[in-house]
Amino acid sequence: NSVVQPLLTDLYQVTMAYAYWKTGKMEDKAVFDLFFRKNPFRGEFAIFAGLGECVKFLNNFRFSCSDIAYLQEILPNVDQGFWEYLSQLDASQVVTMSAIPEGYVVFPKVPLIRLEGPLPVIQLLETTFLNLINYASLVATNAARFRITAGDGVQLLEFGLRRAQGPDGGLSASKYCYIGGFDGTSNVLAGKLFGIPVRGTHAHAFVNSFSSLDDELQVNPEAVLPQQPKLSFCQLAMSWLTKISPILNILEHETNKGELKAFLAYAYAFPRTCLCLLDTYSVIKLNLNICIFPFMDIKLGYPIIYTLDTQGIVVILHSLIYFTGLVTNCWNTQGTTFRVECCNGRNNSSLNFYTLMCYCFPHRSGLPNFLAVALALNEYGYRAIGVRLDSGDLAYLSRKCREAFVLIADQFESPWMKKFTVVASNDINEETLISLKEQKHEINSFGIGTHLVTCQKQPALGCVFKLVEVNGEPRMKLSEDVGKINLPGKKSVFRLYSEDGLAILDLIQLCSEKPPEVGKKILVRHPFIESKRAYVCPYKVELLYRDYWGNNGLTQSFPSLQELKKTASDSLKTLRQDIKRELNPTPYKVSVTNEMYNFLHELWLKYAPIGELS
Ligand SMILES: Nc1ncnc2c1ncn2[C@@H]1O[C@H](COP(=O)(O)OP(=O)(O)OP(=O)(O)O)[C@@H](O)[C@H]1O
Ligand SMILES: O=P(O)(O)OC[C@H]1O[C@H](OP(=O)(O)OP(=O)(O)O)[C@H](O)[C@@H]1O
Ligand SMILES: O=C(O)c1cccnc1
Ligand SMILES: [Mg+2]
Repeated sequence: NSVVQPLLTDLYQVTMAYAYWKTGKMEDKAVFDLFFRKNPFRGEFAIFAGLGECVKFLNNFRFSCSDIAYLQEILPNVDQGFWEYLSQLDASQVVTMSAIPEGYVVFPKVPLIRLEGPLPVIQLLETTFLNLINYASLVATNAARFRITAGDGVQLLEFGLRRAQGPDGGLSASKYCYIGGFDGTSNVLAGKLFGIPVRGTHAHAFVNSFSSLDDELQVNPEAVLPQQPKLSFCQLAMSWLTKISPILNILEHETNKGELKAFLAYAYAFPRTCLCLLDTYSVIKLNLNICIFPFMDIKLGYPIIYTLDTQGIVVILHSLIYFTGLVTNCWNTQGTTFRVECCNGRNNSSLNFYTLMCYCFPHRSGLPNFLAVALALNEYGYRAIGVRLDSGDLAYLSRKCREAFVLIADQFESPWMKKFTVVASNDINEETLISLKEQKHEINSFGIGTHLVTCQKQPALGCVFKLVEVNGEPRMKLSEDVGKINLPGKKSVFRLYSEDGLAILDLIQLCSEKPPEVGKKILVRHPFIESKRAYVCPYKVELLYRDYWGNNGLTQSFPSLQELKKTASDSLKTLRQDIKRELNPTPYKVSVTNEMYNFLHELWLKYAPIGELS
């Protein structure tokens, strides 16, 4: 990413670097920790992401001549020697970096990255590192939460590019949502750059662009067919529509023929992967109960006519009042309710009424149109894929679609139709996913954009970058708020596991301490609350840090996106279910050793001034 370069930083990093240089601190050996203090999304875990980009940044960390020229322009009173120092800076010789592997589940206060090197150099890395880690980890965590909520049985597609925070936000979202548990993206550039599977359907504009049915499409059969269809593709679809209409309880003429043409055109272009967006006009017909309200509309002097749709929602059909003939007709049935859904010519008066309704609201029924096209396509040897729903009650409509698939499949001995994919989109968030599950949806794939990529529930992860040691001396930033105090010194982190493979806790200790041992009981402590302590006898001990950058640059090859995705999924499996649940999750324990506890508290007392009360 060409935007990631040394000047992608805050000015104060450069001014501090100069002041360090000017005061002879450029060889001071510093240790910095990068960590966050609070889990995002009211959850109890995060997924660590963005590390690979930090490594790339270190690899390319050099101020160019034009960078130096620009800095000279904005900082005119700086000594020439500093610019010479900056222009020969290179992270490869002087910086070392240890970190938790990218994709791991991580927790507050645990240093995710530990950087060591000359004070001004590490200082110059702060903003860029935070920028690379914060959004990546936040959006990967968001994706992981959507995955946990949706379950493993559904496909999750990231549809967020159009709503993302600029081009880089969009690309990063696609990349890190994939690591966090999404199956694919609609973002074509992300597919090209990162090898993420790209997927997509079609938009409402495509349906809207067709207004009538003509008969121009000649589909080439998939294989040599035993019997070539006698009708054209459009005629076939129309004949199927005639056959399925009574089964679906609709009138053939009430489906929108522009929409039918759009589906035919899409099927013609993609006979093997035809997936149609059903809700441009209406997914299924309204199951109408037409009533004449026993009141006159005072202004117009006509009765008010209303309908109840299948969900019991009252739709007032004001437009009907203009059909005087109709109103006269129904005036006689004033106050009564009559169903017109099964009116296939059997009841003339209600048929007139209903036909007129169709005239008022003629654009219905994406579902019958799709089924007609799928059945026509089948006659050429192709199987359609399914449908997308992008508005309305997604649980209800998905169930209705599935019912119709099964009904038609049984009727025409086409069992493959039962398995049509239902894709749902439209402003979906974690809560919607939970609710849809409770409502027993029949959705196979969710297309999720806005809430996922903008992380609407929490738009930033508060990773910070703190100095913890200079020339072997621990450093500590104090705060009134205990949660904001950072753990001083150069530290190691171990993850302790129980016999069932689940993580028990993360243990932070000083690098000088002996690592915990398998099968050996150790005392672990809450870093700040004295009374909170426990003994643990780990079944497995994992040193969380790996060396990513040594004195000669990169120390190991970096995993592929696919591997990072697997790491995240495996790491999440080591977390207890109650830690991952959406509502009131249990906090995961982050502990310190007894030695670390004493070290921290002695230093705390040393740094905290004793006040005087008067
Ligand atoms: N069964 C359901 N349970 C809970 N939430 C749902 C369900 N179906 C859809 N939703 C969500 O409800 C919201 C409906 O949005 P909105 O009110 O804009 O409806 P819409 O169908 O898009 O309407 P319009 O067609 O007017 O745009 C969306 O966020 C959608 O994800
Ligand atoms: O709702 P989100 O979670 O952000 O998911 C992405 C949305 O983007 C598209 O809508 P848009 O109205 O932009 O275009 P469309 O014509 O394809 O629906 C799509 O239909 C989704 O509704
Ligand atoms: O392919 C789709 O259906 C899609 C892609 C991006 C946004 N909304 C929908
Ligand atoms: Mg939409």
